[in-house]
Amino acid sequence: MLPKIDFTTTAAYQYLTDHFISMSETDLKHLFKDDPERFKKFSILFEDILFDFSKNRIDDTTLALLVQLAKECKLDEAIKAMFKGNKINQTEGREVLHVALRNQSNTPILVEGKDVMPEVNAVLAKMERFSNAIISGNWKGYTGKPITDVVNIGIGGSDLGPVMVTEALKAYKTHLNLHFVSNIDGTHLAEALKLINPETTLFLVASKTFTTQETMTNAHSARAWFLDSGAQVEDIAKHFAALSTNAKDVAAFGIDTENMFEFWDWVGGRYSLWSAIGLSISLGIGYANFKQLLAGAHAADQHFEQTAFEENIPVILGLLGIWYINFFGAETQAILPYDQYMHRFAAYFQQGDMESNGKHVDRNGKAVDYETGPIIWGEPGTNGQHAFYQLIHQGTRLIPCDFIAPAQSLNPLGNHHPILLSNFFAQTEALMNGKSEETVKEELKDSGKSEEQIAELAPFKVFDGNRPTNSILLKKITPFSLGSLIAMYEHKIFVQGIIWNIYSFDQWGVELGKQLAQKIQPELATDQQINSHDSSTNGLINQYKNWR
Ligand SMILES: O=P(O)(O)OC[C@H]1O[C@](O)(CO)[C@@H](O)[C@@H]1O
Repeated sequence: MLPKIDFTTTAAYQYLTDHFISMSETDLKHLFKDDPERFKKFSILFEDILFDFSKNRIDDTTLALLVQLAKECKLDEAIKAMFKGNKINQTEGREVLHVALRNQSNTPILVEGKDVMPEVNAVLAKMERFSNAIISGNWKGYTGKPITDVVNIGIGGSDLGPVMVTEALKAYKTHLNLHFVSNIDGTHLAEALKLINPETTLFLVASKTFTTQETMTNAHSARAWFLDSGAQVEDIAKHFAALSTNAKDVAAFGIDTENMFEFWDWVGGRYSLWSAIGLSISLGIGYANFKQLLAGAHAADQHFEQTAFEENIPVILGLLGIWYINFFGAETQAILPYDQYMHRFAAYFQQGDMESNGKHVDRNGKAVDYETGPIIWGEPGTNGQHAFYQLIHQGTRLIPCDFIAPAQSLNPLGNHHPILLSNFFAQTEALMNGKSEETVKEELKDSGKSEEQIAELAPFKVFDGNRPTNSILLKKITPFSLGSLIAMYEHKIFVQGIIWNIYSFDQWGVELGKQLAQKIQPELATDQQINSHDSSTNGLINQYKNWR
């Protein structure tokens, strides 16, 4: 059971409300001028990750009050409840134990009195054996050729994590070519099939439930394509594996349960890349690197579980979000990795964060009267700079941004990396300091503009600044450091969910659209005009029927 506290009724919330009035007037530039120790005070070094949160609109009092808020909301109790294996996903009656999947200390974690670690370790050992057999070429396809291509068929949490990680760690790639098919749009599978040879391809059907319409439709089409190419039903065993919790439906699909990699109900889909769902990662970067990813996440888990809130990176990340969302009224959070390999990082946490905390009913079953989960978005730097940074710098909205960059490039090409990083450093400085009217006018004068032109142009060139950012500087993107970073963002989501008094581990909001699609699907089977919906939906369906 999780505590059920309305955070807006806490003493800390009331203090923060008063404190916000003075802080909303305070300029970050001045906070830095007034306190030479600010960077030292508001930054944390964890392993090879430097988390600098000094460019936020906070002072000592803000941090102390936010920590008090976390304490009043009993965050410590909630963290213990998760790590202990309590059923904190109450609306689904499940434990939340992705931390067990990467529990490299191997300390027992009990689910209903039974230690889950032996099962976790057994699946990991099976993944290791399988990965080694495929990568080494010992595993042969039905015509005796080694596997060259792996197609992961899954969606949501059974796709986004493996895609993001295998892209982020592409520099550690094995010889296997990875393909990911998620969308029900036939184009996705059709394009993947153009690139592969059935004799040398392994399909991973990745689905926790093994009932998801998109995944099962894609998997059946892939199976039909495989059999159409001349393979026999008995050859499926060499070319299809399943990553699932549902052994019965895996067998019914025709996949040998020997080729099934199991995980459990206590692994949420969007937290499952650490489980058997990570098999494509293990194949794509090798099992030893996959293990490093788990080790990095475990180190972050220990940091989260054991560190005082004032020094706890996920806790501070979460509290800063609360500060901006519930006091400053920020609606979105940008995640901006200055690393091309991390180009799917923001997309991954769109599901991670928005499916977890996009909730409007609290743990008492009552509608909340405060904002919850932010809209997560972002693209890699410097592409974003040439697209949407205009709005971050000079728009009317406050957009807290996380800037992420590795100090060492995995492709040290000429002077590319120093240029990239100079942009990384410059952006947070620019967002904080802005550019005053006075400076703008001086610059215009120096460029030879007339007094009239200066007066006309100046307002457009002023930057207010005072825009908050976090900087996360990693020594290098390694499986270990990436594992830590992902786990920290996962725990940040947890922290916010606890404070907002919502359930972060269910996702009822995705059901309604699925149900309606099931109803509409048979209506599309005939050419008959439809009038069972509202006039808009009827009109769209009927026009579709006219045009198809
Ligand atoms: O792994 P499954 O069961 O196919 O589910 C895929 C995805 O569908 C959802 O249940 C809802 O879209 C996600 O939470 C999940 O990651």
